[in-house]
Amino acid sequence: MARAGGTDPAPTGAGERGLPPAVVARLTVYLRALGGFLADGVERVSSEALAEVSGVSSATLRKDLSQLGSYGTRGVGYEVENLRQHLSEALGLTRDWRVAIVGAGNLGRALARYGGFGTRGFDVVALLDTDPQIIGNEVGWLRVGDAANLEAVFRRTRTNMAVLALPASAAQAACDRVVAAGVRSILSFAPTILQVPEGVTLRKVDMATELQILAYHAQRGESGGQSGEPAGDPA
Ligand SMILES: NC(=O)c1ccc[n+]([C@@H]2O[C@H](COP(=O)([O-])OP(=O)(O)OC[C@H]3O[C@@H](n4cnc5c(N)ncnc54)[C@H](O)[C@@H]3O)[C@@H](O)[C@H]2O)c1
Repeated sequence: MARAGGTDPAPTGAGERGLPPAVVARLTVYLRALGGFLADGVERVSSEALAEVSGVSSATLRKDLSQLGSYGTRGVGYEVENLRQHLSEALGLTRDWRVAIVGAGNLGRALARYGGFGTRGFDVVALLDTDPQIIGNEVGWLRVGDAANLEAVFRRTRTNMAVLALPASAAQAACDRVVAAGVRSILSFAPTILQVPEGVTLRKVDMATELQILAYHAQRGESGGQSGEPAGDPA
């Protein structure tokens, strides 16, 4: 049984062992920055310019990108579209991700209404709940389905990623059903530790913990670094 109680990402990306979590987090930042360059019609970018908009040092950027293979040319920089494609592949974003949200309360509904996932390659295909008052309601362009039919809905929608936005007390049972339905990538907002079998990646989002970390750095009067470039962790 793998256990996921914290916010530590599982290794992802190229290579047998995957990239270190901090590198994966920074790759997502580079990817967003490259999207900005492309939108501005920029075809080539220097490591300094890309590092600057990403909020990291150019040495860190070059080290990160070298882990994916060397794509920069000295004096010429990186081809924006090429690098963006390569990062997308390394991050698994060229796959078709079909996301179901389990729990259509305040959080689940807000997530389902958010339009930004689709543009990043994540289609929200289902929203499920157990409450008869909520089942059948329209949220954005989705209609809330009955969580009792989770397996059938996942099959029909070809769900391959699930978000748990339900109470802690219901989370493990729902997680088990999601796993039994064949989903291998789960993001949980439930404030509890969940068990998943080997081969399933579970990430937990815990805003309260993040706020506590911020408070810790604030009371020490220091910068805790940006997400993706943790202070004192150049990995
Ligand atoms: N991690 C974070 O940063 C963060 C932030 C906000 C909320 N949360 C957590 O996210 C969860 C959802 O928060 P909320 O404010 O939307 O709560 P909510 O009470 O508004 O919604 C929870 C929904 O889950 C449904 N539900 C219960 N059991 C279910 C099951 N087995 N299958 C499907 N649906 C089920 C309920 O009917 C309800 O509609 C809570 O556990 C909350 O503590 C986490």
